[in-house]
Amino acid sequence: MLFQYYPQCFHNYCYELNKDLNFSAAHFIPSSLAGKCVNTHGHTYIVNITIAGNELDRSGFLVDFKTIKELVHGTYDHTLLNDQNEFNGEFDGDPDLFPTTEIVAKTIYEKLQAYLQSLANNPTCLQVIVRETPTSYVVYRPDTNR
Ligand SMILES: Nc1nc2c(c(=O)[nH]1)N=C([C@H](O)[C@H](O)COP(=O)(O)OP(=O)(O)OP(=O)(O)O)CN2
Ligand SMILES: [Zn+2]
Repeated sequence: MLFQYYPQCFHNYCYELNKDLNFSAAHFIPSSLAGKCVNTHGHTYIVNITIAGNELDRSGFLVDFKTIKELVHGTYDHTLLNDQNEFNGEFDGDPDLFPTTEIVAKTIYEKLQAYLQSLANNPTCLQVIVRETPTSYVVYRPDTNR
């Protein structure tokens, strides 16, 4: 896959899994400060997900790569992100609901982490990287200081 740059997460888990995936989606930023991004336009989002843990499941998986893809690509591919509940911010409303690269990365993290917490082998998501354009990407890591 293009654009393989992976900032490392330092941790003490035995296993670290990385999944690359992409999805095509449209969005607009509903803010008077967003310049041309206020207009609907599209991207091929390129995503890298890092998951870690100490125990494997009965398949010998930390988590099934296919499930990770289904949760992200299956939700967002060929959609208008602003139509999703998690991004349906009002114009100049709550910026935490705008489909910026930052909020897309955080939302993917939250979606994956909710799924991982349902698994008996207890994997955890350490990092989500979302690349929106060839020159722009965001790394999201959960705040472990809280
Ligand atoms: N911090 C953020 N800044 C911007 C975001 C964002 O999500 N977070 N989004 C946009 C636009 O949606 C746009 O799609 C991407 O902008 P940009 O990287 O500026 O795109 P260009 O191709 O024009 O950038 P070049 O530097 O010319 O390659 C804007 N800002
Ligand atoms: Zn954009």
